[in-house]
Amino acid sequence: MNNILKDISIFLIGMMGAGKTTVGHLLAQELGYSRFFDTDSLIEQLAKGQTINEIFTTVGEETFREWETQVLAELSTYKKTVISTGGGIVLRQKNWSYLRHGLIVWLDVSVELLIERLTEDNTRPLLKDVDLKKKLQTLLEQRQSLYNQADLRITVQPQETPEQVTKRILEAIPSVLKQPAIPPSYFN
Ligand SMILES: Nc1ncnc2c1ncn2[C@@H]1O[C@H](COP(=O)(O)OP(=O)(O)O)[C@@H](O)[C@H]1O
Ligand SMILES: O=C(O)C1=C[C@@H](OP(=O)(O)O)[C@@H](O)[C@H](O)C1
Ligand SMILES: [Mg+2]
Repeated sequence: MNNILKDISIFLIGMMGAGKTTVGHLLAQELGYSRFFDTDSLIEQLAKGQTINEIFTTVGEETFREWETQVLAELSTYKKTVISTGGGIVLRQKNWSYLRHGLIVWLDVSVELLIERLTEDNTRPLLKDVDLKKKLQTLLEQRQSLYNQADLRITVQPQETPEQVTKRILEAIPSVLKQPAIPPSYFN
């Protein structure tokens, strides 16, 4: 796999609860990539240990988005790295120029499944004190066409484990990697 990937990095995108953070870890292991980063974790470090909830409360979403772009810009210079992003990374056009440094994989998960995963979760500020189903539907409507610009779309089924999702990503990667215009065998 690494031969085909040529050490390029992988960016996971998708809705909150899609499994980007969970699957990213596993994917890095399976690829033999020594580095895995989660943009939210790095932003929390940048904010001296504040949680994403606290960051939204203290500095607001706009500043969070600014930090998100800064972190992504830095990570985009890395090779051989798996990067799990926050669900809103697709919103800024500028972020796409950084995401395009690697292979972009969209974990596509139905709203029903997202609700199952996020009902008991209070770590996501945008989902606090809202009608969860309505909010997720609205966010997906706003973002779907953006997520769709990924190189690879993995539609996750309800019973699929993170390990199975990881395996499917690995199997699908070769289909989206550009073949060299002139095959290496031509030069033999
Ligand atoms: N394939 C899966 N099957 C069941 N639960 C999952 C799966 N992937 C992730 N989860 C769970 O869903 C929640 C959200 O996962 P997370 O990786 O944080 O998503 P994201 O980073 O995309 O917001 C977590 O509780 C995680 O354990
Ligand atoms: O979708 C979003 O706008 C957000 C997604 C979150 O990350 P996850 O997608 O990992 O939950 C986190 O960046 C923040 O709460 C905002
Ligand atoms: Mg995450």
